[in-house]
Amino acid sequence: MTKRILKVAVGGFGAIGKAVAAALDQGIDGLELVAISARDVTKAKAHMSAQFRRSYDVYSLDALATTADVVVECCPAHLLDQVARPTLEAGKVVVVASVGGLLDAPHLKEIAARTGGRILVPSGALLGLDAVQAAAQGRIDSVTIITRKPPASLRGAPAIEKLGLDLDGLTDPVQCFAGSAQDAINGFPANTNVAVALGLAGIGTERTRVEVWADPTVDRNTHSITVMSHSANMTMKIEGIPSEDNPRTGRITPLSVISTLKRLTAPLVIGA
Ligand SMILES: NC(=O)C1=CN([C@@H]2O[C@H](COP(=O)(O)OP(=O)(O)OC[C@H]3O[C@@H](n4cnc5c(N)ncnc54)[C@H](O)[C@@H]3O)[C@@H](O)[C@H]2O)C=CC1
Ligand SMILES: O=C([O-])CC(=O)C(=O)O
Repeated sequence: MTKRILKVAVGGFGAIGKAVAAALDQGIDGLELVAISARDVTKAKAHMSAQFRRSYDVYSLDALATTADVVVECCPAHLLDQVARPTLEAGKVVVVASVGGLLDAPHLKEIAARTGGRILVPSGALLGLDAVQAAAQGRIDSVTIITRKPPASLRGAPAIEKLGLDLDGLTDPVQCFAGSAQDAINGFPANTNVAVALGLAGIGTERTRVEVWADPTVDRNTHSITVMSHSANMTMKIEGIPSEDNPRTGRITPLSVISTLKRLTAPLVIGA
């Protein structure tokens, strides 16, 4: 019997999309890149012809599901629906990077439940979601995530604009937010997807406590998590190196997406 090859499309060709597509282009057993989506098609084609082994078709976000079994969403969060809805309506798999966007789109889960489609949320820039989900099968008392980012990684966040914070002039850490993961994502849509993923894995985004710090003393996107639960207490910390393409996004995020894709066809799955 021959092994099934899953066709993969990548929706968004930025820090995450380019790295995921590049890995697929290099060749991953059981997976085949069939298409990408990009805002600037000419630039994307030039990038593929300079850096990739071959060039791939460029589709609009809403058409990716017509050509693939699995669609990776890695575009700005407000476009999540354009990628995810047609994929799920077709009963296919969407891998979501813009986790925060899921909070405004409860219909996506309903579509998936009706069609047999699946929404997969990789750990992204975070760690420990497996253990938090295990603990959530019992009682979790509290979940806290403290995010410290180099000021440049917070540039453009609506909450920073609202505070009128001069990120370039910081010499000491400044707390920019304290509240729930549900509220954090509105102020930091490109910085607190991890907090939403943690909330979805554990006790929900309303009860997951979040602090965001602009911290000129760190050069990594640092997330410290504390979980108190009936089964285990957890303290976890990840120091992600910002990617070259987009300092808001850590280098580990596309690697996490690739790991999620590999698990779809792997004969042995660890940490499920
Ligand atoms: N789950 C996690 O741990 C993390 C999630 N993220 C989220 O993942 C998403 C992607 O992140 P990055 O790749 O770093 O962002 P990015 O900004 O580097 O890339 C997004 C790409 O989408 C493209 N795009 C915009 N409009 C488009 C359209 N209409 N059609 C096709 N492409 C379009 C942009 O041109 C850009 O190249 C963001 O929502 C980000 O907040 C980022 C980091 C960690
Ligand atoms: O890369 C990171 O540190 C996490 C991030 O941007 C997000 O969760 O949106």
